[in-house]
Amino acid sequence: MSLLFVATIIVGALSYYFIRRERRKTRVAELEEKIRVRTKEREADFKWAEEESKKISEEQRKKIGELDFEQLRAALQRGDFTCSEVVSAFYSFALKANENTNAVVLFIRESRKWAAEWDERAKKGEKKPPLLGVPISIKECTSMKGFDQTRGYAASIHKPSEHDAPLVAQLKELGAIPFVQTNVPMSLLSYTCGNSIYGWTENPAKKGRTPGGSSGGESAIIAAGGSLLGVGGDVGGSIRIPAHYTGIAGIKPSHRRFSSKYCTGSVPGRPLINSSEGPMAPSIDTCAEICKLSWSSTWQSDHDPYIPPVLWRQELYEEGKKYRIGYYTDDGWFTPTPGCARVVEEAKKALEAKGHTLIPFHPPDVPEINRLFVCSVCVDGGAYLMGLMENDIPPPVFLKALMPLRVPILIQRLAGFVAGLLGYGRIQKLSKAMARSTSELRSSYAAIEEYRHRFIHEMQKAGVDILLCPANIMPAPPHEGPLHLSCGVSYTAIFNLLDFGAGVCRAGTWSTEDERKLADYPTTDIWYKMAKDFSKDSVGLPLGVQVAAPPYMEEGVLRVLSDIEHALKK
Ligand SMILES: CCCCCCCC/C=C\CCCCCCCC(=O)NCC(=O)O
Repeated sequence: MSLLFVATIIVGALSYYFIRRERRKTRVAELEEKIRVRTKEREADFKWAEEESKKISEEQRKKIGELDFEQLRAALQRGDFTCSEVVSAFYSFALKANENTNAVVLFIRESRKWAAEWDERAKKGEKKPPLLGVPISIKECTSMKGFDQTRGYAASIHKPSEHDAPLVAQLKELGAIPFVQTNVPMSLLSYTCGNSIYGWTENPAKKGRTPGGSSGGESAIIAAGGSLLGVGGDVGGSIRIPAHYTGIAGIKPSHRRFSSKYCTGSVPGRPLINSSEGPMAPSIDTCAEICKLSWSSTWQSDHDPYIPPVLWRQELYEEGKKYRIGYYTDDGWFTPTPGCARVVEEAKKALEAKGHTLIPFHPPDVPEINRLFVCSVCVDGGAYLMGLMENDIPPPVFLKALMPLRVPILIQRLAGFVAGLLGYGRIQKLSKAMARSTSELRSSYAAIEEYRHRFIHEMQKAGVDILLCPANIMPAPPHEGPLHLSCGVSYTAIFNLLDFGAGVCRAGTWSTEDERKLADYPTTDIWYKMAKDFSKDSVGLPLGVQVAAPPYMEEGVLRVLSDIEHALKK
């Protein structure tokens, strides 16, 4: 009897195993077929763009290629070029940028039709909108009607959105022409950029390095000259880290200044750590112009009543406006590698020379804040993410990065306890991040709410309105680096947790002196060792700085960044 029982269990277990294996094989074959079809569609798209790009003379293309954002805008307003000529030129700039970066996911073919329609309306003498004919690139996960927002999941191919994201819709009404979708990391919950559908996106400054993520397709195409304006999204640094790694600019406004309706984040249903959409461009002045245009009317709140009707606050952006700025180069969680701290010191001096007052500031309790961030960014201990990944075909390094999430929470804590005994305090800290119960999750949210008030109180006590700090712990690392170093987002993630407006602009370049000083960088735990390793051989890579301020003070952030950019951008 007992033998029969054991045999039944064994046969049952084996059948279960083989059925699951077969199901997985069928699933993988289905997903691979979806990727094959998408690869063909993409190739056809690129051929289409190449043909369309020939609809303009070489001379015209060259002239358009020499213009920056404001010059292009003015030329379109004057009628020096038609919208159709400009999009033709940008198809070729994007194709060229894509050769070295693999930033483009798909071309938006309707851009051709939209350009022709604007040309027609201009011919009829209609009033020209302020962004008439300006081509814009769009991060793949930002909703575009008729296009997929796969987030790198093959399962989401051929499931097009029915809506434009509000920021895209508003920019379109202002005359801009979305013309390409750009690449993201699978899941979006990383600051690298690659997936099994479209591959890895390269940093135009150095092959083998990431342009950052998750808005890495945007930063790469903009830095490589394929686009003058893009739309990204940010939950822990996804606009700001790519801007820092590629030498461009971007701002993540506080959550309720642009609507996030229809924008697909990495983990939906995540209160307190929300996605913020925002502009990315070669210069912070372009980002300021886009914010100003958007917030000069109540368009966002008219289309999404959850957005308060806060208009552009010119008094905060006025040239010559002086601020009291708190600054720090080390947040007490992750000391940045040398160049990333140096550019903050240089930005500090430049701001003082402009008449701002700079005051040292210590953000309170950042290690604990990191734990709270990880807890509330994953919400369910990673179950949602793992469910999607395991039903898909992630690149092997993504699966590796997910490994800690597969370990039962009690074992995570036990391992953390051992790490603590061995002197690895940071690892111990994060091993306690995932919530084991709704009660633990509730207390994390309560702690975040309390921290927000405490942080503002600390700023008031120090008499500062705005903050200046590093954008990230290192210059652009190799592609896989961010997946091994998820804990490296403390400088940006804190401002998502606080829901501050925060932006990045270029402030310098990794130098031979930074490379030399790297020898003295700490190697006290595996994370420091990795940051040191990933920062090696980075001479010539761009470096940015970050500026942040409480909600509805984005105009102040943009003023300070503009002052830094004008003083330091080489
Ligand atoms: C892709 C595999 C990810 C494994 C994740 C393990 C758990 C890590 C926990 C926290 C990671 C924090 C990284 C945050 C990067 C955020 C980048 C961003 O802003 N993404 C946009 C978005 O999430 O929508």
